[in-house]
Amino acid sequence: MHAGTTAPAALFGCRDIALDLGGRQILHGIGLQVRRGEVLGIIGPNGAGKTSLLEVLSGRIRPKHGRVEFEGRDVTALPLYERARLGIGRTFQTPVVPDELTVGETFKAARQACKPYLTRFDAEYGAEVVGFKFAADVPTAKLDALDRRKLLLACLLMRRPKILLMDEPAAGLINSEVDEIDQHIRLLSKDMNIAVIIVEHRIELLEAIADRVMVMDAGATISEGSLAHVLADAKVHAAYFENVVEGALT
Ligand SMILES: Nc1ncnc2c1ncn2[C@@H]1O[C@H](COP(=O)(O)OP(=O)(O)OP(=O)(O)O)[C@@H](O)[C@H]1O
Repeated sequence: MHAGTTAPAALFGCRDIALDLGGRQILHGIGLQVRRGEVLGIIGPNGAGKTSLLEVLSGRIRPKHGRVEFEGRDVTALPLYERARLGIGRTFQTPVVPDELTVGETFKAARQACKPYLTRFDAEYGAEVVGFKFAADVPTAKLDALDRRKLLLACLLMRRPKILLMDEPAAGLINSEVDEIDQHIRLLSKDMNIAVIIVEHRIELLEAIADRVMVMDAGATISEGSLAHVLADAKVHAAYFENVVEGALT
């Protein structure tokens, strides 16, 4: 960076997030920030609170304490659908598409979930970005796991999100399919300048796409930095009990 220039402002982030679920404290003072086009990976052992954090960031759950900020604005009190309208998109670990619909009906439902309704051109745009090529009359029940993920991503992209919160986008996919997801995330972040927060267990995927990685354990952040930095961190090894197997932290 040249002298006198400042780092680009964060697009999205949270401060001091605390969350209780079922009478138990699940998140303890979590803070993070992402800039446009940046990919932040979140890893941590099972039950660390990664999905719960995405629920708070997307607006599905209100935290007990703390703030979620988007473009400098406090959005903590906004529900999921209002955050989606602002440009905060969320994908889920399991790609649930309505099996009784066709591809065309799914796109139509997604278009009509927006106000004002999005157009066919918006749907075509979303499909084009992720290379989703099925005809409108194909039943979604016929799609495999990768194409379901692509369909849901296309439905999100038609809203032109500025940030995507992705929960294990490679879950249930084989290696060649993971490579395709990797390419899509690169395109979305580096070419389209969309910020991405991705919860992911597969180290090889994070190695390919993450600019920074944050490690959670027992509801707190225990390490942060480059992937190499966090993998060398003794606190991270202790959290996983040295349980690093074949490129996947479990
Ligand atoms: N609705 C709920 N009520 C009570 N406890 C919950 C609820 N949802 C999650 N938890 C608990 O919160 C903790 C964090 O769960 P969470 O799913 O966020 O972790 P995670 O890091 O995403 O785990 P995984 O890698 O297994 O998906 C766990 O101990 C879980 O049992």
